[in-house]
Amino acid sequence: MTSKSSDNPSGHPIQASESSLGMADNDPGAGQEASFFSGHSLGPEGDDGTYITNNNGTPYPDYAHSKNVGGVPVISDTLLFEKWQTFNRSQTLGRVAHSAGSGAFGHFECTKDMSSLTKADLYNGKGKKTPVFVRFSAAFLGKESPDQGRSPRGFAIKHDTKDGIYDIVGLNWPVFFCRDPVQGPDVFLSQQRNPKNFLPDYNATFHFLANVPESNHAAMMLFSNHGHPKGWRKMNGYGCHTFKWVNKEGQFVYVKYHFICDQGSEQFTWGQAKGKCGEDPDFSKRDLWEAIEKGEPVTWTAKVQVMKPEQADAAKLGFDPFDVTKIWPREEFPMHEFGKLVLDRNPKDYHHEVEQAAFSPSSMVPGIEESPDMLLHARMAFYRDAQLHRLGANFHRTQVNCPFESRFGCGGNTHYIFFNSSASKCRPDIAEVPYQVSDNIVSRQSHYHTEGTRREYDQARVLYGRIMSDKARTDLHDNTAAVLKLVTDPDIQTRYLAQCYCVNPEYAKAIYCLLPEPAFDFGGVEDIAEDAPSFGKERKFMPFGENHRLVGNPATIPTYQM
Ligand code: HEM
Repeated sequence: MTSKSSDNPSGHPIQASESSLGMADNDPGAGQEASFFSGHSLGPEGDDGTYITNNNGTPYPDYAHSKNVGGVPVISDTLLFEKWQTFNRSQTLGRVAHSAGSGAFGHFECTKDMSSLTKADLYNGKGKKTPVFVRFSAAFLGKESPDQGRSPRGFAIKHDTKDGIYDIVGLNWPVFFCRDPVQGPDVFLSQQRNPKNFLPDYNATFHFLANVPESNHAAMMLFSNHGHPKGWRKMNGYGCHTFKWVNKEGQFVYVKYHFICDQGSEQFTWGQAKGKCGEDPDFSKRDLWEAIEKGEPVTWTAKVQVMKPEQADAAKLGFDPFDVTKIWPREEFPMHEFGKLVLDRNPKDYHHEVEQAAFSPSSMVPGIEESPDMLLHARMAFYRDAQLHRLGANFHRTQVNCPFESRFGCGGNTHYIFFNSSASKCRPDIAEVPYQVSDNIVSRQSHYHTEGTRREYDQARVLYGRIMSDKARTDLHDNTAAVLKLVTDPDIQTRYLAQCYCVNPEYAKAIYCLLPEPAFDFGGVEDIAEDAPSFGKERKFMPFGENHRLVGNPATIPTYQM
């Protein structure tokens, strides 16, 4: 703590971006920084020197001697206690996923007015700039682990808009490993350390992939060189889920976000990535930090794919447009450029600005809403739960998370919302737009059109056969075999290869041939491949009827009283 105003560090970190954009007018954070004995206090009158204080601003008498009685420390030495307690608690709990990461500040510029599609203020008006904080991360590894290891990368953007915080919490590739929320934790648990011996558990990794057919699209990305991009700066970002953009008339379209890296998308080979893990375990973090310190441009071009609700028919498309394990083909749903994401300022304090940042898919603003995607709905609820545990109930008041324009609460009491007071009104223009889903039965029935069929693998098949180069395919085979050989259970190996076989028999065969002394014949893979689309699925919950698909049509009956 400092008691000298000239020494007081600046306030809200995102606000600095606003100032640079000429937009700042309101600092909710007031800039307190718990600096832990490094502050200064005004000295005796006329003395302009700086003095060490405790966190309370009280001058500190001595920094080398604890209060003691005959050499035994006493409980009344509050300075000693405070110093140790601050040290002991100086780290909050880490994220249980995506814990290794770093980030930077900047802005999002709308380069094309999108108001015909969405009323979201940040996308209304060409040239409009919105301050952002972006955090990049490695999903599966621990906070201190090398950031070049194989893992999906997080790409999370916090926009501080006029209508509150808007978070896009995405990845460096467009699909995820599961679509049903109940399997969400298993994705992470199967790729993190085994609590029994604290070692990576490859049996669990491949057991999951072998028994969740829809995971194989993302698995192919994981084992391709996109599993180790050349740092945060050289990767694209994707929103992954399907979202709704709603305009002022209450009409909506479905969208998918793409942030295309202007530095060029580049990846390490697995050999190079392993080398970096030893040589410079913080390569991705350092690369971003240094580029920004040098003033190099670090930018992404924002593009969006748009689907009209009447196009969102799984039976016609051949895939569910609300299934996060699937992409939308670009030929049918072209990309529309609409913005530029610019990073130009490094954080001043890693703990406060990066570690305590709390992103959530539920942080949406008027004009942007959820689609009928089960996993998105679950993420909207559970990220806040994780953060309440990790950061405590007041995490939204931390500077990096605090919205400038928050107007909740009443009479300055931000915990109490009095709904019938003239001091706190609700805006009439922001109720979510109603939409109709396929049926009104609550059950465990799957609504994924491709489930249990070979269509599950269509997109992975195209990726493998048409999009990947020969070199990318060879790297994929080598990378996969290098890990699959560590699996000790041949049944898991066989079932995983059966998944690959459904994508393309050559894919499975190439990996099989790279396994040293496999304990099974390739014929065993062929034998079970027929059933692979249903692995891990309980028959009674699988879709069978016309209604068993995700539908997100505009409502056909009046919903709100006008
Ligand atoms: C289905 C299962 C998923 C589970 C159980 C899960 C769980 C979590 C949890 C617990 C966190 C830490 C939250 C915090 O403490 O702040 C997290 C962070 C994150 N998740 Fe997920 N997640 C899932 C799916 C996804 C998907 C589909 C995406 C991308 C589309 C994603 C992207 C991210 C990112 C980027 C972060 C890091 C945000 C940051 O930088 O702070 N996750 N996830």
